[in-house]
Amino acid sequence: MANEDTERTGGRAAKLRPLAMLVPYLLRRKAMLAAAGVALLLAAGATLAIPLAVRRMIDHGFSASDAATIDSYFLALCGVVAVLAAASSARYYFVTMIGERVVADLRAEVFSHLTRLGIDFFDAARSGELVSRLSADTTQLKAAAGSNVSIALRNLLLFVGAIGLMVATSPWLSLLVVAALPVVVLPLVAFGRRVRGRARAAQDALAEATAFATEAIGAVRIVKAFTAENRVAARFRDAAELAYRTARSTTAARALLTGFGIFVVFASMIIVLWSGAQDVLSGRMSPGTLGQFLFYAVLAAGALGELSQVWGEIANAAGSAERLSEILRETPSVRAPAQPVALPTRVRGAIAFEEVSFRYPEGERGAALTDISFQVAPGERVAIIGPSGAGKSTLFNLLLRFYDPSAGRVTLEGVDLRRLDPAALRDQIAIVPQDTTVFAATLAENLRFGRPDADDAALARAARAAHADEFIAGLPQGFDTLLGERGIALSGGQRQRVAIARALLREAPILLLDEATSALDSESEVAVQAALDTLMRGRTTLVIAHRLATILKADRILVLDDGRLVEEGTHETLILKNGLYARLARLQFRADAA
Ligand SMILES: Nc1ncnc2c1ncn2[C@@H]1O[C@H](COP(=O)(O)OP(=O)(O)OP(=O)(O)O)[C@@H](O)[C@H]1O
Repeated sequence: MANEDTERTGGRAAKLRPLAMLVPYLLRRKAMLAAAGVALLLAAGATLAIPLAVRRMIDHGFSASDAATIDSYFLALCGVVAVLAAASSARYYFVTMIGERVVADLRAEVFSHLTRLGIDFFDAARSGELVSRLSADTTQLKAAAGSNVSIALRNLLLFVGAIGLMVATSPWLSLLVVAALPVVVLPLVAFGRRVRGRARAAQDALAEATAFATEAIGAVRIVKAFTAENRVAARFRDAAELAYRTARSTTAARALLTGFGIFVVFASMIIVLWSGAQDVLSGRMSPGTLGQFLFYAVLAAGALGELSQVWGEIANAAGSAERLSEILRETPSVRAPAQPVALPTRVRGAIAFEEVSFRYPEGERGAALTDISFQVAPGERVAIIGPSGAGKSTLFNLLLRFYDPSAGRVTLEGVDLRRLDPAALRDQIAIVPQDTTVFAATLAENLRFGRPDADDAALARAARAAHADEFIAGLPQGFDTLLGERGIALSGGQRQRVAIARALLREAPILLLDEATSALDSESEVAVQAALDTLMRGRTTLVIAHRLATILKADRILVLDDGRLVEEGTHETLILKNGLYARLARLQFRADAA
């Protein structure tokens, strides 16, 4: 509704307003812009000069007695055409390059902005949609910033110039043309609106389907395991079908309109030509003037036609610009303060939660944490246990400052995390997640993820300490073996040891460990446990524990239930207490203890 309103109140300019986001990018390329502008003006000027030369040729050239006059006219025409060709080629080059340049800058900037946004942004966004914005919307803009804007400008110049010169050539014939204009233009405009509305709906459906397809491809194992291929394919097919049906009806309408347009344009041309012919016959106009007028009329009509074609594209690009601006307008929810408190290069690792309550921004349920207070001394090893959804991972999220607490504060060395630069804070932390992400890169690159400057010796040390050296030696190219989607898939135990080596390499004083729940074979299990022991040594460690062995080695156990800290102590004291821990221990760790 709002959309229609802006259209009705002459909102064309308003609709294009999102394209203003391109201005700063364009202004960075002033030299290219100037070159494109000069080429554009030269090409338009040369095009408009051609009919003048044609008229002179008809009126004087053919009747001139000496061949030299004819030659000079033809020579001048050749000169004009040469300028036109050179200017058009320069225009094409500069305008296209501006488009490419702007889009390369924009893509890089949008992605780098995305990486700086808070976790809460990604909680709410769909990754498929973000990827589509990054590729499809920027491509759409490339066409707009480059060729389409140039086509529009060129045709606008040509249209205005040709109309002006038509009036100068023959006001009376121009009046006839102007009278015919509404008959041609009005149906086009009315129709264009309807087509755009429908095309937009189809595009949205397709974008939705693409996001869905991206998810389905990413989760292809789940799709197959649940034999959902047909359902997934059918959903995508429906969206594609909708896009097709929309395209069919708009194409049919467009085809009809093309016929209508051609008829009206040529009919009015014929009327103008007939009227002009009368004038020539009665001697009121020279044949050359009529020729010149017709030439301008054809130029003006052609320019109008092209303008109406690129209009849709430019409007689409405005939509893309709007979507990209939305991303660029997002501000990171977690930011460094203006004057962050400086941390020592290596903190001791004293952590405290002080009456912390937290609720996820996107959380449907109530608080994820309620009034949590505890302290961790430097070098202490603390196990966190509790039922699923108790808030264990949330503790890590707050400690990494992915979110800020809704109430209370989290401190490192007594300093509120909000007073630290988040990057400086995270530099002090190594994390071993439950399920490691292995990127499509070499093993060495994967290990260096947290410390790109680590040398080969450090890499080998970390691999050895993580008990990964043996399986690495068995890989076809050792550390240079390609992993991930395009390379070798690692087993669960191998992935865990890669995660541990990656964390070791980071040499951070604080370790956050989310113990894997999946069972490993006993050989891998022994290797992983030994690697973890090495990793935890000398570090302040918080571990979300699932194994009795890990819990027994902890200095202290925190028991969470429904976002509250319900028990705290060692294994023995908590068993004696016979509360939630004792119950969980009986249920969860029976197999371990056996
Ligand atoms: N990104 C999020 N957005 C909204 N709610 C969330 C988010 N992450 C977790 N929650 C909710 O917060 C609560 C605590 O979740 P958390 O992941 O901390 O539990 P957990 O103890 O680590 O569970 P598990 O052992 O199953 O991993 C849950 O109710 C969960 O649904």
